[in-house]
Amino acid sequence: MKLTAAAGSAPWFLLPALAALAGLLVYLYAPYWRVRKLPGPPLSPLLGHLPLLAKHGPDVFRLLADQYGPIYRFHLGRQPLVIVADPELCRDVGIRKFKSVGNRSLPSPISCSPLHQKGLFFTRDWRWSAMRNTIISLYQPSHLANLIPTMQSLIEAAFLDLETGPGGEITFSDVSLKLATDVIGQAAFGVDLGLSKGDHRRAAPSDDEVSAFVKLHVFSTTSLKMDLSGSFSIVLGLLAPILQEPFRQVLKRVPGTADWKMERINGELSRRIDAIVTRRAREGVDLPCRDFLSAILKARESGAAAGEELFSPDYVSALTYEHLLAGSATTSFTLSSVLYLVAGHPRVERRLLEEIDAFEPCGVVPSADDLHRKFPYLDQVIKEAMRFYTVSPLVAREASQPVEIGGYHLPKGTWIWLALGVLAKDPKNFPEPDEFRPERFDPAGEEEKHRHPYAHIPFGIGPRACIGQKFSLQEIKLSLIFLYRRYIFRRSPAMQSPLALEYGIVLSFKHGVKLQVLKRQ
Ligand code: HEM
Repeated sequence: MKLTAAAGSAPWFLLPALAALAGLLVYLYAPYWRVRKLPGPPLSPLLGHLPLLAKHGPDVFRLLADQYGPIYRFHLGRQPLVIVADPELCRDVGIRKFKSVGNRSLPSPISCSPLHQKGLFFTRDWRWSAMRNTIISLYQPSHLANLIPTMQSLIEAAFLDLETGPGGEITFSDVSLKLATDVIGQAAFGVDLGLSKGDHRRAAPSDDEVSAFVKLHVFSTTSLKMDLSGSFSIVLGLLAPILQEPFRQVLKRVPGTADWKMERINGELSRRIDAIVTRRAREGVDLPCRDFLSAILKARESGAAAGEELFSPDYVSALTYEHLLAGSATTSFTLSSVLYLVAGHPRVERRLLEEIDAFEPCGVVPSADDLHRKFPYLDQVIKEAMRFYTVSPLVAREASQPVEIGGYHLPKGTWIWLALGVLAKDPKNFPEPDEFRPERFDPAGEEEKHRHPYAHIPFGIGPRACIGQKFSLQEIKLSLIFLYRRYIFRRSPAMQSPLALEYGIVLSFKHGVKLQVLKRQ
């Protein structure tokens, strides 16, 4: 009798729980109803395909493209996300339909960091175009050519006497990160960080200050994970964006949590950058603008009200800091990949050395024109290394109005990510994609002639493409010419093969790139 009563009452007892579960599922999956017509892996409970992303990193998009084709949906928390893995569709998103897909999606790691949000990368609509139009002049060829002596002197300081450890080895990725940070420190802030070599060249600030600043920067950058290893509020934000901010507000007050740590570090970083910006604003701006910060401060002064509104102090700090963020890890990763790949391919190394040796004697620094015209094979090597290891494997955009891509109608608010890393390994455009073969970029070769013009886009595409492309290529070429005039490199036996990669906001080498350094006669 009792049993019957209990069994009879069970459904009533469970009803509210079932209703709550149904509500939760509807809340989580309703946004997907609008992109249901796209192919894609089956919807999966709660975390969606995030565990897959955590396990495979951006390779997961290659596996899924093989299965579902050039455009498919991916289940990232509550956010409808569409992956585009085809050059023609990338042209659609990046160029033809730019007006509808011109903004970036804001991944939840960034949405809790104003310092990262207010740079050019994540600003939107009119503010983005006004900012970009103002600062683009700094990336014109004439300005970049003026930076050659500065870049060259920092390169010399970093690479002239490469200090090696036991067995003549260095962790080159560390050395190149210091160099790239120094170059940006000088070009963006006009500050000599002096990380590459001793402190004799550094004017200000003190050793401890600089290394503390860079440690903060590295922590802040590497905490912006795209997988499940970020803070609790970040993971929650993927599931229920509405809850991310309230939870972050609570957790940032709880010592020991990742949110607490990030809040402190980002606050400290902002304070230090604000201090540099305030000092420079007080000093006044002289012409010609020697660095990025003076150019923005100048635009603020001359642009009267509009300039002041556009470049309020928080935006100036974010824009300046963004250079350090966008320009250091990417450039250093590319330099390290070239050295690593060339070290494993003696034929490529021979051809490269021949080209570099045929240029003027060792002491002659190449001009901007030399860099542009006299090193065609070096260009091919860099392109191929950037294809082989695509440092920015995903470009994140968002539909600001309904848009049709690849025959599918995507509603406003859909995230649309261009999978550059997938394009780079597509055998249709790059036969035998896992072979390192710089000649595939020879302009006279058949492969280059038949390739889709947007198959290789490591710097992105369209009006929103990387603003620092020429800046970083200039630094990379100067560095490689300097290095190969003096050294050759061999892979350290202590290094794993293939290299393990880590996926933060860009790719990095999990255990660094270790090389043996051999001096050339
Ligand atoms: C090898 C080096 C680099 C690579 C591979 C790289 C790659 C990229 C990519 C893929 C994007 C997104 C483009 C798109 O949405 O279509 C981007 C944007 C950007 N990059 Fe780079 N980048 C590099 C170096 C630099 C440097 C040195 C700087 C600064 C000095 C820089 C500053 C920026 C900025 C500010 C944006 C945002 C542009 C906008 O939204 O208007 N990057 N970069």
